[in-house]
Amino acid sequence: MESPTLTENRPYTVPPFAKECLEAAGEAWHAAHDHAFVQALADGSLDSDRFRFYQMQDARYLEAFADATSIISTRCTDPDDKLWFIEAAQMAVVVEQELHAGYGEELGYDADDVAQLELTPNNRAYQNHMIASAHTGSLVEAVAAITPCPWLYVDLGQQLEAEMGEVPESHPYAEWLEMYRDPAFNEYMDHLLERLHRFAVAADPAARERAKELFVLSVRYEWMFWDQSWTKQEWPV
Ligand SMILES: Cc1ncc(C[n+]2csc(CCO)c2C)c(N)n1
Repeated sequence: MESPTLTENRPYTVPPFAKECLEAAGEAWHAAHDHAFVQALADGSLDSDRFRFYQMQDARYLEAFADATSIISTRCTDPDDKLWFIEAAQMAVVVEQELHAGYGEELGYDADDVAQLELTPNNRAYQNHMIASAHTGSLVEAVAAITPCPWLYVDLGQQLEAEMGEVPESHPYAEWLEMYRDPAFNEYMDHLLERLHRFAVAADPAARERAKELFVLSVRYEWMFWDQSWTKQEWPV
C-alpha cells in the first residue's frame, strides 16, 4: 500500500486505506450529509421535538461508542494505541455528555430519562454492529466500524462551515454546529485514520475487505440515525 496522502480539502491526512473505505461508501456518504434532518438542523428550521428525539437517542449511542472504543483498547498491544482508544472512550463520555447535559436542561430531559429511553430499532442495530465488530472482528474491522461516526460528523461540520460561514448566536442549534467544526477534531482524525490504515496494512486481504464492508454499514447506519430522528421511529410491533 502507498504512504499516506492528503486528499483535497481535508485539513487532516487521509491515508490510502481510509480513502478506499470512503470510496466503498460511495453515495451513502453523500446521502448522510444531505438528509432532510441535517438540512433542517443547519438552516435552523428543525423543530425542537425532533431535535430532542435525536439528542436523547444520541446520548445512548455515545455510551455504545465509548464501549466500543474501550473494547478496542483492550485488543491493542501497542501502549500508544491502547491509550489513544482509552482517551477516545473518555472523550466520548465526558465532552459529549456535557453537550447533552446542556441540551437536556433546555429541552426538558435528564440523565434518568436517557437511561430509561427505549432505543429505536436503528440505534440498537448500529450499537450492536459497533460492539460486535469490536469484540469479534480483527483490529482493522473493529476500527473500521467506529470510524464513520467521528469522520462523517467532522466532514459535515467542515462542509457546513464552508457553506454557512460563522454561526449566528441566534441560531437554535449553534452549540451543535460549533462543536463539530472544532479544529481540534483534525488531530483526532489524523490519529484515528492513521491507525485504521496501519491496522489494515497488518491485516490479511480478506480482513481488509470485511473492514470496508463494516465501514460502509456504519455509514448507512449514520444515515438511518438521521432518518429515525426525522420520522421519530418506533418499533412496528
Ligand atoms: C450517531 C452519531 N454519530 C456520530 C456522532 C459524532 N461523534 C460521536 S463520538 C465522536 C468523537 C468524539 O467524541 C463524534 C464526533 C454522534 N454524536 N452521533
